[in-house]
Amino acid sequence: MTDQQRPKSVIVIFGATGDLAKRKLFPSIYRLYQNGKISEDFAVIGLARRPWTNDTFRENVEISIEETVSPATDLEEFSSHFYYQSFDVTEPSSYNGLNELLNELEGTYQTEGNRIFYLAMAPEYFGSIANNLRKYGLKETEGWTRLVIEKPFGHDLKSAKELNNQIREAFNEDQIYRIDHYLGKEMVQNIEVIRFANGIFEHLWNNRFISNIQITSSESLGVEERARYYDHSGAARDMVQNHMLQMVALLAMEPPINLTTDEIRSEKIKVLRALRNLTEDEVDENFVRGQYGPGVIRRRNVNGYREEAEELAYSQTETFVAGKVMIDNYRWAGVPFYIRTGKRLAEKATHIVVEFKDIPMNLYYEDQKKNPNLLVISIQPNEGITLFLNAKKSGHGSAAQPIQLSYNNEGVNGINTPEAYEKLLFDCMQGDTTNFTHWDEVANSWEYIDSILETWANREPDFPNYNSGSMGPDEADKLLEKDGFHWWPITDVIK
Ligand SMILES: NC(=O)C1=CN([C@@H]2O[C@H](COP(=O)(O)OP(=O)(O)OC[C@H]3O[C@@H](n4cnc5c(N)ncnc54)[C@H](OP(=O)(O)O)[C@@H]3O)[C@@H](O)[C@H]2O)C=CC1
Ligand SMILES: O=C1O[C@H](COP(=O)(O)O)[C@@H](O)[C@H](O)[C@H]1O
Repeated sequence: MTDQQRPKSVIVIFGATGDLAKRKLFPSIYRLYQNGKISEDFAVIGLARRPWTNDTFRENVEISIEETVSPATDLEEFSSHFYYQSFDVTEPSSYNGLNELLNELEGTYQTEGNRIFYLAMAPEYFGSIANNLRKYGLKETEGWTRLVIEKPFGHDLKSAKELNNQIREAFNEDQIYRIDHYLGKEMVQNIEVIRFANGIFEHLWNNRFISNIQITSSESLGVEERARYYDHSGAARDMVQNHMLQMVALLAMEPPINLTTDEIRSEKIKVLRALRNLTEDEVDENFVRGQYGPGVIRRRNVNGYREEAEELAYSQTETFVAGKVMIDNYRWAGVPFYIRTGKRLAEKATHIVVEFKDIPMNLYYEDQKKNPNLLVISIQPNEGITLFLNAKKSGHGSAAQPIQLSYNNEGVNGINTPEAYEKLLFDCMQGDTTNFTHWDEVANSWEYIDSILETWANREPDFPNYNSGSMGPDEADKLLEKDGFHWWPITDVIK
C-alpha cells in the first residue's frame, strides 16, 4: 500500500477516557499504524469531561497499548498524533471548540477533510451528538464524514427507531457505521467463504441434510465493572439481539449474487425477516433465561451476580440466554438454530456446530451409537474448522470410529484482542460498510427480541438459577433433549 492509498483522517472519539477506548480503540489504531495501514497523516481527538491535558491523554494511550499489544514500539511518535479536549456533550458550546481544533489539525496533518466521529459513549447521547455535529457544522468538510455508533442501538424496537430517526436527520445511511464487533472476527467473516466457496458444503446446507445448528458464545467473566449498563440490558439485549443473530444470519443467508455490501446485507436482512416471531407460550417453550449464582471457575471461588455490586442485590436481569430459533423459509423450515450465551460459564469460547442428519441405517456401530457428521467453526479463542467424520477403526473388523479433519487458522488472536475493531476501523476508513449492520438488520432483530423480552417482563424469574462455572441452567439442556439433540461440548477442538 503506498502512502497515497492509505486512508487519511482525523478520528474524533467521544468517550475517550472510557473502557472501550482504552481496551479496543487505541490498540486498534496503533496496530493499523504499526502495520502501515493508515497514513502518517492522521490525528485522533479524544473527548470526555475529565480535565485531562494532551500529555495525560497520550500517557494513557501509551499505557493501554503496552497492556494489549506486543511488541509495542515507537509509542511516543504514535501518541504525538493524539489530542485531548475536555468536552461535555450536553454543552452545545463545546462543539464550536471542537470545530476549531479539527480545522487546526487538518492544517497540520494533510487529512483531506476526512472525519470519523466515533461514539464510544452511553447510547442516550448518540442522537444529540449526531444532531449537534450537523448543527455546529462539523459535517461540513471537503472530505468525507462517517459516524461510528457503538451498541446497544436502542433498548427495544421503539427506542431504536427513535434513535435511528434522530441520527438519520443528521447523517445518511451510507455515512452511518453501526458497529457489531463480531462481524470483525476472522472466523465470523469466514462463514460466508466456507459456505459459498465449497461445493461440498453448499449442496448440503439446507433442511434436507442438516438436523440442527448450535451457536454458543460463552464467557467465564462476570459483569466486571459494567454493572450499571449491563443490569439495564441483560444478555438478550447485550449479546443475542446483535452478535448471536448476526451469526444466525450469516449461517442461514442465501448466496448473494455478488460480494457487494448491498447484496450481502440484503440476504442477511431476508433471514432476519424470516425469523419466526414467538407467542408468549412459544417463548416459554423455546427460550430459557438464567442468572449466575456463586460458584467456582478454574479453582477460584467467584461471586453470584447479585453480590457483584450493591445495586444488583435484587436484580432480575438475565445473564444467560438459550433459545431455539426457527427460520421460516424454504431452505430452513424445520431446522432449529439453537443459540446459547452467558456470563460466568465454564469457559470463554465461541463455536458454531453444524450437525448433519444421520445416515438411514448404521452398519458399523454394534451398539448403534450414532456419531453424526459435524462441522465445527471455532471462532475463539482458537480459530479454525473441524469436520467430524467416521472412519474404520484400525485392525480387524469393520467397526468405525469418529475422526477429525482440522484446519487451524494460524492467526490465533486470543481473547479480548483489538483485532476485530482494527479490521472494522480500517473498513470504515475505506468506506466499506459490509461488516456493519444496516438499519433493517437492527430493526428486524429487535422485533424478534422484543417478543421474548415482553413475555419475560410478565413472568417472575426464579434467579439465581445456575452456578458460576457451569454451562447454564438445566433447562437449557432440556431445550435440546426435547428435540432428541444435545449441546456438543464447547471445549476447543482446534489446538
Ligand atoms: N467496554 C466494552 O467492552 C464495550 C462497550 N460498548 C459500548 O461502548 C460505549 C462506551 O462504553 P464504555 O467505554 O464501556 O463506557 P465507559 O463508561 O467506560 O465510558 C464512557 C465515556 O463517556 C464519557 N462521558 C460520560 N458522560 C459524558 C458527557 N456528558 N460528555 C462527554 N463525555 C462523557 C466518560 O468520560 P468522563 O467521565 O471523563 O466524561 C467516558 O469516557 C457504550 O455504548 C457501550 O455499550 C460496546 C461493546 C463493548
Ligand atoms: O458486545 C459485547 O461483547 C462482549 C463479548 O465479546 P468477545 O469478543 O469477548 O466475545 C461481552 O463481554 C459484552 O458484555 C458485550 O457487550
